[in-house]
Amino acid sequence: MASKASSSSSIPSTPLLKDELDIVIPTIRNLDFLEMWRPFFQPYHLIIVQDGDPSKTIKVPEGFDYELYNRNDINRILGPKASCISFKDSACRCFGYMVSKKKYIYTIDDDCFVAKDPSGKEINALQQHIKNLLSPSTPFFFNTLYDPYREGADFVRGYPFSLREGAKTAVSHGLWLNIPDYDAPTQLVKPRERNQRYVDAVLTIPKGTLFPMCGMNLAFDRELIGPAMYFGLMGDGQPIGRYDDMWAGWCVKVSLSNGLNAFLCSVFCEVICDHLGLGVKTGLPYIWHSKASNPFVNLKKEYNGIFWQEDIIPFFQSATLPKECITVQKCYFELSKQVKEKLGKIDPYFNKLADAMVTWIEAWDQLNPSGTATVLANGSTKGK
Ligand SMILES: O=c1ccn([C@@H]2O[C@H](COP(=O)(O)OP(=O)(O)O[C@H]3O[C@@H](CO)[C@H](O)[C@H]3O)[C@@H](O)[C@H]2O)c(=O)[nH]1
Ligand SMILES: [Mn+2]
Repeated sequence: MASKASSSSSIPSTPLLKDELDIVIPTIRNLDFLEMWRPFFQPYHLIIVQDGDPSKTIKVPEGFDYELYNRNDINRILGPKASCISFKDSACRCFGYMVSKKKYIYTIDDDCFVAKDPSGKEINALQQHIKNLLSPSTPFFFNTLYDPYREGADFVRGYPFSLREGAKTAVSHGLWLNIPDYDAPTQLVKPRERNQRYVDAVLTIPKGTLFPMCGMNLAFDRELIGPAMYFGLMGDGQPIGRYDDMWAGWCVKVSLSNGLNAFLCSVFCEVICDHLGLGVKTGLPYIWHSKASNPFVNLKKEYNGIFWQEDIIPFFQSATLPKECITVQKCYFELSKQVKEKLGKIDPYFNKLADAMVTWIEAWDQLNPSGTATVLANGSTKGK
């Protein structure tokens, strides 16, 4: 379609990665929130993962290009492998990552709105995530002036020149104003706490350092790390919830060399990212998180995770991945074996989890037969 010159006669800018990025939204409600995001999201394709009752109709505002999958669709597409996709939990969003055909994914919750920066300007969170993903990370040596690739910043004195090329960025983890992503105990103790602090920084999380990844405002390079972004077995029929994003988050990060001091739900992605020399960034952009979920319901979902994570961290501090694991899939299969061997004794859930990890990768490869590019240790990639 011919692009129309705008009245100001400036060449209409084509949004960055317009045809290379999908926006994945897990939802149980109508998507009126998109009205606020329209200026920023309308050019992009949406993948809506409808959770809960598939007979319910989800209303999507006019003018958006989207595909919508409910539980019946997931079951039809994956058959028995649909067992690895959580039901009645936001973890279902990872089905959207699997069916996408794009290089990049941005996922956002339907209670997250456009935030304003301190100057009062509306934040285009998607464009900031894209900037984060398209610029390198510095996981191997910390730059004290934060993101050296940002306008008006650079590497500081003493930063090794051999490391200034940086690593490919696999994940961009955004933050939230208003309702922070607190666990249930913290929510219960601090029910009125709101995050009003806008920190104008993007940091690379150093190699071998854990971080609790929140799925509310998150972007990643699907070709580099997609198969590791499994949001785990949560929700209906599972003894744990609200550890979906943690699970995926720590799988892209932790360092092979320093051993995995990672919590189960996080270890798989962290392992793989550091193992394969990729970077994870956190900080800008902010969204406005409008609604606190019920802390009592959250406590019921989280309590096993809060308890188990104290047992699980030592397990991951001693786990390692063999150097033959040069693809995300191979890393994931190896991790699932270790989860079964060493964590199955904590609770039978981990045997189910380990099996679900394998099913997830099999389903991923079934829907993405071309497979994920093999990411070499230095982060450069070559197609299969
Ligand atoms: O059963 C469900 C419940 C919700 N959703 C959709 O998932 C997101 C998040 O839901 P909500 O905002 O109600 O919950 P939060 O506690 O704020 O979610 C954050 O906590 C983490 C728990 O996993 C999660 O990563 C964060 O998103 C909304 O879009 C709901 O519509 C669902 O699909 N199924
Ligand atoms: Mn929310």
